[in-house]
Amino acid sequence: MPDFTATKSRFHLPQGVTYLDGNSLGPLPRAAADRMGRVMQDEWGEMLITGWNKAGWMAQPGVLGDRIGRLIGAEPGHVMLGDTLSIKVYQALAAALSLRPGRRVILSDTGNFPTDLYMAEGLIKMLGQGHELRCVAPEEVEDAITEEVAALMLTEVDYRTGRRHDMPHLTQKAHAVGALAIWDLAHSAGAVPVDVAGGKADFAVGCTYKFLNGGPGAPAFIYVAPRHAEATAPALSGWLGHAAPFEFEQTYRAAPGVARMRVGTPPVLAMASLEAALDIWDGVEMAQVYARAQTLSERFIQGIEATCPMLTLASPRDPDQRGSQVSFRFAHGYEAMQACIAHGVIGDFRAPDIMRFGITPLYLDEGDIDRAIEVVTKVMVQELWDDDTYRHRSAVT
Ligand SMILES: Cc1ncc(COP(=O)(O)O)c(C=O)c1O
Ligand SMILES: Nc1c(O)cccc1C(=O)C[C@H](N)C(=O)O
Repeated sequence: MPDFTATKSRFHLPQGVTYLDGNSLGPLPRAAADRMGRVMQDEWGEMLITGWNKAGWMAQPGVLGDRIGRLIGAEPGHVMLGDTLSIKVYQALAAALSLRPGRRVILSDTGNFPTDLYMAEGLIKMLGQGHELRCVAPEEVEDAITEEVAALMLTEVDYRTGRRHDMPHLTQKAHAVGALAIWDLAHSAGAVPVDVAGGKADFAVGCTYKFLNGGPGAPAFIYVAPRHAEATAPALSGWLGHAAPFEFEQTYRAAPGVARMRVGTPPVLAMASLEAALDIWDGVEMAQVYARAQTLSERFIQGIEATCPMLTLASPRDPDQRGSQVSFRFAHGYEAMQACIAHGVIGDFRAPDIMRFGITPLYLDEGDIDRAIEVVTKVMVQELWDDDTYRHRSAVT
């Protein structure tokens, strides 16, 4: 079992705050500021443009991609970092559609995160070939996998409820009808054990600012299965995905393998902070993190259900069906979450009525869970949320 006291000590956690929102933005790794400072001063400051070679900036998207690859069960050399997750969704979907030219349906579910669906809508318009985005309820996905489907595009762990799809099973169903499977691992990477290679995912994408703790705006990642690596036509044919970027050729030639999913200049400073965050994952096995998350989640659910009958569990009761978050429904969830935050417990709210709590064992322990139960109970039982201060909605929730 990893030493979770040691991993916790590697994060800066503000005094008086219990942080259960690492499923949206992970906290600051203590080493990140120093690492970023060193990249700024010793590399950018001293090396100037030679840093691209001398400090290895240009290779970082693949190097860090492999470190993330270990956490999602990818074969080495098949994960690339860069851009935002929305962009990576677009690239993966465009690649999948180009591999299934005779089919017109993109199958997703109504629980998917909106940007994935918006990117699909935009791509469909851009292609102008009559594709259809078909969204069904999460539990109806399996039956909706038909021979019309070109690409199954799902987020493994539902951002609102934490419900987890059976990735290998649905992927196998997709393959059985000749479709490809794209998995958004935003709420899986660093949260649950994932095996993209074993589960035969065709494409996978994810972000690094949630459970991986890379920092706000940290770059996204994309996995392309080795069997597709040389066959995918990049929709975003940027110069750094070219086979020979510094030949400055007139026309595009795709780089070998997943390198063709690079687009433009990598975010060197953001990668420095992500690198410090990934150091904490070294030697940590996902199965152990998930087992610990299940223990902490059970403790949280039991504690809240014992004291807060007005909250209804929105996450699956079976721990194996959940990601690494626990959600409850409450009609005044927004105000209640604001009141929890004002009393030192940070979770978040997702419309229309979900109070969401991220369970992140790298820096949360039983004491944090018990304190969160205590504060949520106080807010709910004493109806502290019923106060005008908590009704004003912020732009970002
Ligand atoms: C499943 C999922 N996909 C995509 C995104 C967003 O992607 P981006 O990093 O482009 O903002 C999120 C969260 O913001 C998400 O939860
Ligand atoms: N990416 C975010 C952002 O830029 C601002 C605020 C929140 C986010 C999030 O990550 C939201 C998150 N995907 C969610 O599950 O709700």
